[in-house]
Amino acid sequence: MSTTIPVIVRVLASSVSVAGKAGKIVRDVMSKGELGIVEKGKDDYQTEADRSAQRCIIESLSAQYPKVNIIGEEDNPDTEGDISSEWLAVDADKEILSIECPSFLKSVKEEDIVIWVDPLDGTSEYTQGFLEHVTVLIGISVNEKPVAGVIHQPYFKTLIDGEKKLGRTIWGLQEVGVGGFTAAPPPDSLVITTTRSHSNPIVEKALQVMNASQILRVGGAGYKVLQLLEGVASIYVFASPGCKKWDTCAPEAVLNAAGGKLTDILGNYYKYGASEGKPNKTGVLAAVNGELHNYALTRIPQELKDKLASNK
Ligand SMILES: Nc1ncnc2c1ncn2[C@@H]1O[C@H](COP(=O)(O)O)[C@@H](OP(=O)(O)O)[C@H]1O
Ligand SMILES: [Mg+2]
Ligand SMILES: [Mg+2]
Ligand SMILES: [Mg+2]
Repeated sequence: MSTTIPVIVRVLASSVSVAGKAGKIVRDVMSKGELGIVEKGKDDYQTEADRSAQRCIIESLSAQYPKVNIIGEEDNPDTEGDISSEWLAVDADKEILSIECPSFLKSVKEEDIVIWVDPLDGTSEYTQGFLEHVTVLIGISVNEKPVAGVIHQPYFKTLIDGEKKLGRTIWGLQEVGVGGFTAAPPPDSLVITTTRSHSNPIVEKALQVMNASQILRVGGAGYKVLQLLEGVASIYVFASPGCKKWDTCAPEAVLNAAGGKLTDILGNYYKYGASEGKPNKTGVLAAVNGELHNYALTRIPQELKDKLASNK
């Protein structure tokens, strides 16, 4: 591979390839039927698919980019023994490699990059059979900001020449744009997307004040941001500390590249440096454009914002 291609573009191209491989692992674990569920905490599970997909992504990327700081959701992916060489992805997506790198990212070095990996976003939904909600998330940050990201959907179905194909990979790069799907404008009426499996009274209060025509309850931060990008929903509201940096880094990067905005419930951006705390303590507020984001921000009562801010 030519070393004249800037490292950020190579890392994104490798992430697109490895996300597809991780998606295959997610499907394979499900079809074998032994999920190996471990309870990490309240309403917080890990399966064999989370563990294996994380190993595939982190070992593949760190073999190619040893100086990049890679942080994954799962603490104890089975670290014993070598992983199957079948799982090591060393290829890079050709289409991404041909992208013209934005000038402000051309001189980024490996050691300037922090990658946040969520090997399986929407684990609750995965275990309950809502498979289209499941995504693999690889978020690439530089100087604490999410500049590129990959959202892979292992169970997305397409028909190619009459043949069913599973899986699609959406990507975004700041100042370049997005790919892997067809973007659509937001719906005419106000449709909000939110958690399906992690609600609580404050989350519900923040939804009530939106004056929405419809509230969609689906799994995963990745899937909810895809709904924004594809014109299914207008705003993603989650007034709770449950999401972590690996949940929002890739979705935020892709949404930004498409002209959207993701912040906490107070309207502040999260920082994605390696030393940042993992929890997104002040919730998630995302919209497909700044105007809708601002609408939601102004509707959330100060009292509710103060309550979330007291978690900090
Ligand atoms: N109260 C909570 N406890 C643990 N994880 C939470 C949580 N609220 C949200 N999350 C995590 O945030 C992601 C999006 O949540 P949701 O689907 O509810 O919108 C999920 O990621 P994972 O499935 O990768 O763990 C989920 O586990
Ligand atoms: Mg999890
Ligand atoms: Mg997640
Ligand atoms: Mg996860």
